[in-house]
Amino acid sequence: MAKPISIEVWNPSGKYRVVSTKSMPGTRWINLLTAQDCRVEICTEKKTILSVEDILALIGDRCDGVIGQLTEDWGEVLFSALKRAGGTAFSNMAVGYNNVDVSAANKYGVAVGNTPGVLTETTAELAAALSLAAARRIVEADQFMRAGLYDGWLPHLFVGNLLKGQTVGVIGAGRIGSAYARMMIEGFKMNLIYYDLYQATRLEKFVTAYGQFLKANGEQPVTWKRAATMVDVLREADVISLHPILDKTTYHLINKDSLAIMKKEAILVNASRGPVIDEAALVEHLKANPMFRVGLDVFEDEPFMKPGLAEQKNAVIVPHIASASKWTREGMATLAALNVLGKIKGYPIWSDPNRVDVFLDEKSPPPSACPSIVNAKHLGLTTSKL
Ligand SMILES: NC(=O)c1ccc[n+]([C@@H]2O[C@H](COP(=O)([O-])OP(=O)(O)OC[C@H]3O[C@@H](n4cnc5c(N)ncnc54)[C@H](O)[C@@H]3O)[C@@H](O)[C@H]2O)c1
Ligand SMILES: O=C(O)[C@H](O)CO
Repeated sequence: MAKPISIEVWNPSGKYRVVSTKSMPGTRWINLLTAQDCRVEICTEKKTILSVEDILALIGDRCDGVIGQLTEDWGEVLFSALKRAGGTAFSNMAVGYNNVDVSAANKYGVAVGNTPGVLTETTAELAAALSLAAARRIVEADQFMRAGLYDGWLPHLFVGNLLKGQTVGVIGAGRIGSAYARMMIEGFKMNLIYYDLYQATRLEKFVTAYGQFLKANGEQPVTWKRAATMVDVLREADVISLHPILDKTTYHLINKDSLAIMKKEAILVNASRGPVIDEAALVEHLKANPMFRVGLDVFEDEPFMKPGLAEQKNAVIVPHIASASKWTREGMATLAALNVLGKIKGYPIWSDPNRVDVFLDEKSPPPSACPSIVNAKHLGLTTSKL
């Protein structure tokens, strides 16, 4: 018999059983669920990544909805179990949902929620931080200081790259890619080249207006270019940041061949998903090109790194923390809970997942709607008129 899973229960007499596979920041998400007659069960197991078997045990015989995490494998097995338990709602506490087999969810009529918008600026800020850390060799220099190696200023000590006037390349100029681009352009007066399947019109307008502002003030205007192919970005940019979704088209988008096209002293940042880069090829490239630098928040086989990566001084590496600000993580928990609650209650789907601020205002009750359900159309769910 499977070992029982430890849980913490809120509002035991609640009519609807909602399970969260992890404890999540803040209490607003719990309060919103319990106020609407939900019994909330939070998994308190110590292990970081729950297996499918663990989650099956959590779902049990009766479960209305589950809030899950990007580390979990949500496919046929879990969605069929959720359906058998009477469940109709699942939400990732993440905007990315490459860990979810949406067609399996569709097959069992389960709504799949995600948490867009609330993490856009936070994630872009971390990508900007990685860009700066890599450009100015901050981690290497920090380690040098702590090792007691600093014995006086030297003209060649930790010389890095100046960003001003250089070109920032963004691959995937959606919410986060565009926010990152704005930070780098406005903050460091970089020129932009981007590649996306769609035109980033608002971003283009912003760069045009900012360029005009700089010109009017006697400064060199910034420029933008939408690349026809990703190769143009790889060839022209000094700093390249990856922000696409992970799917078949973006798996190993950066590989041995694409790395070879990039400038020898370029900086590559990834705060999207690990498999967008062929990490083994990246390790070889870092070894062969000591002036090439990377800033990585995500890894191909998380939580592991490919052999050799940890030894590379030209890599700045952090453990998937791009959305880790208190406000953002509490907001992600709120959006995930409201996705599940809304589906259970039969609320409509919020009309614009890019405008979710109204759900995050702690001073007023959230709208009676699901903030973001990615398979709403497939399930024929009604959209809110608000
Ligand atoms: N590291 C983290 O903690 C963290 C935090 C938030 C999001 N993310 C990742 O970032 C991703 C993007 O989030 P978002 O909110 O900006 O999503 P988004 O949907 O607004 O942006 C994704 C963009 O990628 C583009 N795209 C898709 N396929 C492409 C391709 N083949 N080539 C180029 N562009 C392509 C899309 O057109 C879109 O503009 C998420 O899916 C998630 O995986 C990571
Ligand atoms: O997709 C996401 O939301 C991140 O990876 C975690 O914030």
